[in-house]
Amino acid sequence: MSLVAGVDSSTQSTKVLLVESETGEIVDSGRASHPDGTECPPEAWWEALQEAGKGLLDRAEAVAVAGQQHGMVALDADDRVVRPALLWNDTRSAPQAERLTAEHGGPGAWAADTGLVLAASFTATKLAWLAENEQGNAAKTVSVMLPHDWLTMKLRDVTAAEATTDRSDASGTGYWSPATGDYVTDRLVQAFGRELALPRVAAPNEIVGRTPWGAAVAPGTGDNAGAALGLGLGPGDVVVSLGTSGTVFGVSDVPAADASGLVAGFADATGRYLPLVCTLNAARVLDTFRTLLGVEHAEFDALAIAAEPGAGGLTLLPYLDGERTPNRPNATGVLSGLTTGATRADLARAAVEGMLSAQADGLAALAAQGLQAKRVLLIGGAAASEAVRRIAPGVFGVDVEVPPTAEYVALGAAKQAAWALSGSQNPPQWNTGDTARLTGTAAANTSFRSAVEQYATLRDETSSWASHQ
Ligand SMILES: Nc1ncnc2c1ncn2[C@@H]1O[C@H](COP(=O)(O)OP(=O)(O)O)[C@@H](O)[C@H]1O
Ligand SMILES: O=C(CO)[C@@H](O)[C@H](O)COP(=O)(O)O
Repeated sequence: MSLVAGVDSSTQSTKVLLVESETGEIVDSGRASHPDGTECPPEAWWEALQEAGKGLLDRAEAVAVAGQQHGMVALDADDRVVRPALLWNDTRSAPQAERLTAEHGGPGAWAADTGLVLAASFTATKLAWLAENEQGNAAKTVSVMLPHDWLTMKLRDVTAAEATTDRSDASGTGYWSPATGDYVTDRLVQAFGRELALPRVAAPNEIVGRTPWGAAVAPGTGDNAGAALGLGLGPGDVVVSLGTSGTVFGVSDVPAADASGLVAGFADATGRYLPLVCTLNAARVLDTFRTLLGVEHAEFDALAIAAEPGAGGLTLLPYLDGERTPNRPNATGVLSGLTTGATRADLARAAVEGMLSAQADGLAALAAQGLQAKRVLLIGGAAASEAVRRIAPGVFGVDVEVPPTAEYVALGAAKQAAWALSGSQNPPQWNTGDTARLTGTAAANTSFRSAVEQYATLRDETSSWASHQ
């Protein structure tokens, strides 16, 4: 029996799974937290990986790292980190996103060249921010890579000159084209002012090197592509993942280039494509309201379930940390319809309905790009919430399936490691178990309509607010 390890270095924590490579059976697991904030010294991820992987990594014949996308890891000539990495949810580069879009061809041209319309999340805008705001650090920078690239380089104990990335994470930079499979150097130079050394884009099932203890290292991938691989998505499958980010995505045979910017045209981890909608606000919306109400997860869920659909007229626009889809980097949350009759249960319900309504917008945006969900798979930390499970089918207007609780990003990374080890043309087919089907009945849809309509009205009314530009 050979064992492989999959790592998910996500926003809030590192998770490691040790998996049997033939069957996908999870043998052991570990976890360690990351510091809070929208910038992070990469060394903190490395420490978390070592802590979470203790007693696991050294038992694996192959390992792969999936990571939070887009983060800017800038390195100097000695491969030292120049500054803490700016993460995907750091919105300080919003002015640079706007400027680069306006000065270099507009949204349609960026979408055609890179699959993306620039927003503050993407690496190119962070490089532009660095060049404009930290000239000393920018002058020292000779190479740039993404969180999973840097961790993969550390696992192999090699230099930046030998570093690798994969198609999926390269597709989140704003200077790589999913359509051609090449870096778009002009876009990098427009963002940073000069060229930088970039990691080589490895094939999906390549062995890119070895750890010092001899395990094969696969290229790794972006966390959402990792989840898609872990779940083994088929046609018509759309995932709603509720972690720090809310992501809505499916696998496609053709690249997306959405000039509206709602759908990011990413690549996946198998050689195909991963059209994806990402919100900055998901699980932490519930965390915030749970803390305000002074309750733990189970009590919060009970409150939200006890309230009627529509939360007694309370509506939450959940853009607490600014928003990326729609592109409102400076927005804040808006609670509307507050009266003296409002209850704690209404407040909990409004938080769940608002957070899920933002994901329903993502389902509509994907459908507009031709990816109509035949079934929705709910994963991520907040998919454990009973309230989310009960309310999601009504808000989404479709049946929702919940796969057995598991770390699907780390499982996808493990599957990639097993694939690289096997030398096969296709990834292994692992059975992830039966999904639980949550039904959105017609009756539920009728009673949920007011919540969905209230949300759409609030979203549209606030779009002209100066504070939401
Ligand atoms: N039972 C639950 N109900 C609601 N949210 C939960 C529950 N369990 C965990 N979470 C939330 O899930 C989030 C972590 O999810 P995860 O997918 O690991 O995030 P990330 O990938 O962004 O690090 C945290 O915000 C946590 O509070
Ligand atoms: O920016 C995106 C996708 O474009 C995010 O999905 C990040 O990849 C972070 O993921 P989580 O840590 O929230 O899972």
